[in-house]
Amino acid sequence: MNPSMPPVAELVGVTQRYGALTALDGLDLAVRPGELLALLGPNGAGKSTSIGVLLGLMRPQSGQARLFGGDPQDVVSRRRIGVMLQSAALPATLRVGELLRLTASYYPAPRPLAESAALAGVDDLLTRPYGKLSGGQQRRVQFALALCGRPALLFLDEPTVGMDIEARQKLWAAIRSLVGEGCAVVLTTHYLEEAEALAQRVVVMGQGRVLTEGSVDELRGRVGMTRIRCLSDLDADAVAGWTHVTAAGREEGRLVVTTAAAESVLRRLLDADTTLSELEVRRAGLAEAFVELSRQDKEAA
Ligand SMILES: Nc1ncnc2c1ncn2[C@@H]1O[C@H](COP(=O)(O)OP(=O)(O)OP(=O)(O)O)[C@@H](O)[C@H]1O
Repeated sequence: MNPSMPPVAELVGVTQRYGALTALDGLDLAVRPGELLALLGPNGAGKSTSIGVLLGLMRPQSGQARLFGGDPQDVVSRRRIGVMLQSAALPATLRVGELLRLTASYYPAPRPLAESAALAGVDDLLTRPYGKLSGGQQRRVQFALALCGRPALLFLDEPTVGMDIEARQKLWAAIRSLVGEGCAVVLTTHYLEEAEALAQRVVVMGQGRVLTEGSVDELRGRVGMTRIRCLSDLDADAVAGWTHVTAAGREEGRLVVTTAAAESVLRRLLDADTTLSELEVRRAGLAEAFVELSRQDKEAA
C-alpha cells in the first residue's frame, strides 16, 4: 500500500437520501491502492450505500464519487473491479464453470478458470448448477466470480455470512493472497474478528458519517479499553452499573468486564469479592473498542 498514490476509489462529501432518510451525510472516504479497508458500523450505518455509490449503482445526490479517478459508471473503470454484494441474483441453471467462464469474458485479462476456482475453493463445484448449491457454496462461487477478472479493486459486502468456520478461514487466506498481489479490497463485515484478522485500515461508520478510522491497533488504543476476566459470583448486571465500567457480562461462567479505568475497577472488584480468582487482565480487542465507539456516537447524537 502506498498512501501517496491517488486513491483507487473515493467519495467526496457524498450525501445520499432515501426519501426523508439520510443514508450518507457528506461522507468522505478514500480507498488507497493495495490496501484492505474494512468498513464497520451497525445496521443502517450506510456501508452498503457507500459501496453502491462507489460502484456507480446510484449517482450521488450531492458530492462526488470516483473510481480510478473517473466516473464509476465508466465501463473502463468497471472492468478493473470485482464485486461480491450481499445478494446476488445469478442464473440457477447455469453450472459454476459456465458462470465463471461467462463472467471472466467481460474482463480484458482474466485469470485462468482453474486459478480462480482454486483461489475461491470451488474446484469441486464446477459442474454443479448454481441453484443446487448450499448457501455457503454459493457465497464461495460469488467470491470466485468477483476475483476471476483479476481486479485491481475488490468490493466484498459481508462476504462470509453463511459460511462455516473452515470456509471463512479459507476465504480469509484467499483475500490475503489477493492483497499480496496488490489488489485493494473494501470489506464490510459485522464479524469484528474478520476486520481484526484482515484489515490494514478500519473505518467505523455511523449514521452515514465516518465516526473514526485508523489501523486496528490505533482504534484499540484510541479507546484504551481493558478486558478483565475472572471467576466471581458478583452479579454482572450490578457490575455493569459501576462507574468506569463500559460493559459487564458472563462468558463460559466467567465474569467479563470492559473498562477504560482498569486499576480502579480492579480494586473495586477485589474489594467486593474477596474470593475472586483466576484473574486475567488484557488489552481489549476491536470488538470492545467498536462497542465503545458506537456508544460514544449514540451519546453524542
Ligand atoms: N433502497 C432503499 N430504500 C430506502 N431506504 C434504504 C434503501 N437502502 C438503504 N436504505 C436505508 O439507508 C440506511 C443505510 O443503509 P445501508 O444498507 O447502506 O446500511 P449498512 O450499513 O450497509 O447496513 P447493514 O449492516 O444492515 O447492511 C438504512 O437506514 C437503510 O434502511
